[in-house]
Amino acid sequence: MIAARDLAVGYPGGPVVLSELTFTVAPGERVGVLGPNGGGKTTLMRALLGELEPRAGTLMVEGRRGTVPQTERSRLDYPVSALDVVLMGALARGAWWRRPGRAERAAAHEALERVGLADRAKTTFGELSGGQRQRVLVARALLQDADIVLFDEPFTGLDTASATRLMALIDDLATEGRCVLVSTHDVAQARGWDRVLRVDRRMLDYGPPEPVLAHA
Ligand SMILES: Nc1ncnc2c1ncn2[C@@H]1O[C@H](COP(=O)(O)OP(=O)(O)OP(=O)(O)O)[C@@H](O)[C@H]1O
Repeated sequence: MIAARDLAVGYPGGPVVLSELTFTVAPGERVGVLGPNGGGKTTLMRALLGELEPRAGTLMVEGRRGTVPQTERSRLDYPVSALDVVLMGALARGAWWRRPGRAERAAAHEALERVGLADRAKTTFGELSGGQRQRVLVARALLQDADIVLFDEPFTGLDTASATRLMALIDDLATEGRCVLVSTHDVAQARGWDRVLRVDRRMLDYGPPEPVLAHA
């Protein structure tokens, strides 16, 4: 679903910030993107979303992409409900000017139920806890029917119960054949995925967790 070869990326007008990326991701794989602060994890996510053009090499991404960004950054101060945020997932599929129909609203409620937030549909997004906001954004990706789901440091600030719940959701997404990329700077966190992509301004390693983390 994803194939990068000798890929280098940077921001418009700036230098290359991440390079030497050569990796492939197959359907159903859970990939941990491991790197220090400033290592280029978010930059890689943005390249996969098509927001940044390759500076060198090639990147092929097949399928619909959905993103679960860092929740502080996506915090919304205007009164929009959890259901509204989930319904934004329908925009990716339909015409943006069309109001969501009954089927889409039903699907959005179903997605909220799947992430365990059926009773929070009307709650203002900004009033939810960090963990709940994460799950609303997972519901949004479900409504998008994303084939590739990108999580940017989703476990930051989550308590054990919320982290376990999110982990189970990520496993479900992979079991359904979606590929999931999860960025983290925590080595222990990376141990649980199928593959680990280690970056620090360039790709350092890619493969099953054991050998990659041994090198790290
Ligand atoms: N919008 C931007 N414009 C220009 N440079 C940027 C931009 N965003 C990030 N960078 C630069 O790209 C490099 C990698 O940053 P990136 O945010 O991808 O790292 P990260 O691994 O996600 O870090 P963190 O763990 O702190 O979130 C940094 O040197 C940063 O200054």
